[in-house]
Amino acid sequence: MESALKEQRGGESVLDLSPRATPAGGVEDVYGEDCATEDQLITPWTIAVSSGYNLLRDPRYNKGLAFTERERDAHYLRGLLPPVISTQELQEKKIMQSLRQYDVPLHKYVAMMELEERNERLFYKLLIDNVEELLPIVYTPTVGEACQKYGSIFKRPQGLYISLKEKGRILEVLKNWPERSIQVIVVTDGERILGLGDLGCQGMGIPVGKLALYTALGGVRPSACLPITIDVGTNNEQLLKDEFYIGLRQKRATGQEYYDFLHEFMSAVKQNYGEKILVQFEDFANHNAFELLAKYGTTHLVFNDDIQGTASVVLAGLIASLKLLGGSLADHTFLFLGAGEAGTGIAELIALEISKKTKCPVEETRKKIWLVDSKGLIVSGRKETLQSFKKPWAHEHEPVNNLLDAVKTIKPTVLIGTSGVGRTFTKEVIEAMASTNERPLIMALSNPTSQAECTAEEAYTWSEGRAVFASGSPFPSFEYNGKLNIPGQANNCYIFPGFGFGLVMSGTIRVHDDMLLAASEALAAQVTEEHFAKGMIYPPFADIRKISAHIAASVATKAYELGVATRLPRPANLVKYAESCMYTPNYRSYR
Ligand SMILES: NC(=O)C1=CN([C@@H]2O[C@H](COP(=O)(O)OP(=O)(O)OC[C@H]3O[C@@H](n4cnc5c(N)ncnc54)[C@H](OP(=O)(O)O)[C@@H]3O)[C@@H](O)[C@H]2O)C=CC1
Ligand SMILES: CC(=O)C(=O)O
Ligand SMILES: [Mg+2]
Repeated sequence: MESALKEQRGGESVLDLSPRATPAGGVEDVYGEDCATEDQLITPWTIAVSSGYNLLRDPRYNKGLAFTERERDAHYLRGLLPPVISTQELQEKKIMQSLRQYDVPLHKYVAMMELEERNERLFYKLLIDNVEELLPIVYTPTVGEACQKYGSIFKRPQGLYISLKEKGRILEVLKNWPERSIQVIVVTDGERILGLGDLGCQGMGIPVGKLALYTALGGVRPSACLPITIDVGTNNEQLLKDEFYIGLRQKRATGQEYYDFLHEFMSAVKQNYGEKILVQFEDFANHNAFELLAKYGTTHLVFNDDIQGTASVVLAGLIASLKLLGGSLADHTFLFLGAGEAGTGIAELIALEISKKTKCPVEETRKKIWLVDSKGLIVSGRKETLQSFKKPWAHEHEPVNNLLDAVKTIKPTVLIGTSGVGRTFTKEVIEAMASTNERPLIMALSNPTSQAECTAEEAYTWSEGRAVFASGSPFPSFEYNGKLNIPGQANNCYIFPGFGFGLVMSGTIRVHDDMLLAASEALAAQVTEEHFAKGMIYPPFADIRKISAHIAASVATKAYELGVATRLPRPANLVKYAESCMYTPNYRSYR
């Protein structure tokens, strides 16, 4: 596969960009104008200069009141705008003021989506400059509520909907998307939306939100991002009965039908966008997620955010937390509540990191990591009936059927919640953690806030202020006995924007676990003494662009080392290169 992309010339890899026939037919110049034969279909693309009324309605180029006098003349805008000329900064101030007047987060979400549809650069400027305030709106927790109510709040379609109705025509559907130079696709089938379960087609809010972060946090151009929802039906009875439901009104396709459809999708994506398109799987149910990742990991540039991105962000927090907890990772014992994508993904990356550091085989390093699922502690006696991704964690132990008993028996130093079930870290559980650890590390990773295993306030109070705490959705700081504790947000959004940007900027064609480890180290390295003093194990989101540049550079460095980066020659300073490639939302001047 790689040899189709690269030729070895004098020991150097050289990109061969000449168009060629692809295995699935068609030509590599995906829209076909240049090299299609007469019997091949092409898309009749046109490029037009936007002006006047249309310019004001084109979110990519609209600047609203910030159009200058000269631009108003040159682009036929006279009279279409009131006379005042604004700056982008003043527009930003005005919109932030009006957003702050809404009490209901969902109203802020809708206002932000409307802004994105009206003025893309202003939307991203707001998000970048006010990231700590707006992240909980465009992302978890509010995006969860938005997905639940997507049918009612839905006005204009965002992203591409590919339903079973389009079976056999997915390539054609991809070509309907108005952008041609796509670099990142985030795709969901809506079956496990955060901890809210099957939301079917309404899961679209997740790829849309994740890609907004790809741009705001990671610097990928908005036009290079494509949100996709695969609609194979839903098993959510409430949605099936809802007159406003926007998806296919049928039970989910499963088995061969599902996998054939996904295969058509993955083949069409590669045929349309080539080898270097990044496909991020998001919020698939675990019975499909592991299989899809394993199947396409060797043929496509794919990344499962829930398995791999989550693992990388949690490992970063663990590496950083050693400053507060003491010891090395190998000295700690880990207990998870939840043994699905997030839980086993994190567990495997911790085991890999310890194995690399101690030169101990991964089969050995896994033994310090324990997981509890809905049936209790995963132990060898259950091995026969376990799903394959749980089997490596079935250690020798008596059966234990609840979390509290597991905490008392295993005596973990780190407790991680990835169950999707809220309030499962009870007072007794946190007290048990605090009774055996001077500084228990508690991570309540389930999203949105309603599904968090405990709140920051509970973790700090029940541990008498000794817990180091991080959660998937944000919690406010909490003062205990006069000491202010700042909870961390252990969310994969620290990782995926920089991670994906690193892959894209280096032209990487495959994801490798070593890149996840590199991303973790890069994130952990951004936590300073000043942060540790406040109990933080993640750096502030306000610095996220700088953080993403470092993550991107570390990922790209690893990709070059592994020989899977195709952008040559390798830039000498990858951090500077990352920063220089990032999208910035400031208005441009029009000729
Ligand atoms: N902070 C972050 O960045 C991220 C957070 N998450 C969150 O993690 C949660 C889980 O996601 P994911 O791993 O993909 O989901 P999965 O469905 O793959 O896994 C859920 C796991 O939790 C177990 N479980 C469910 N209910 C209970 C219970 N009452 N007691 C004990 N275990 C239980 C399930 O057990 P069984 O196998 O027996 O059914 C399963 O092992 C979600 O809320 C998601 O939002 C996910 C990714 C990133
Ligand atoms: C954060 C995320 O990816 C999830 O909760 O699924
Ligand atoms: Mg997710």
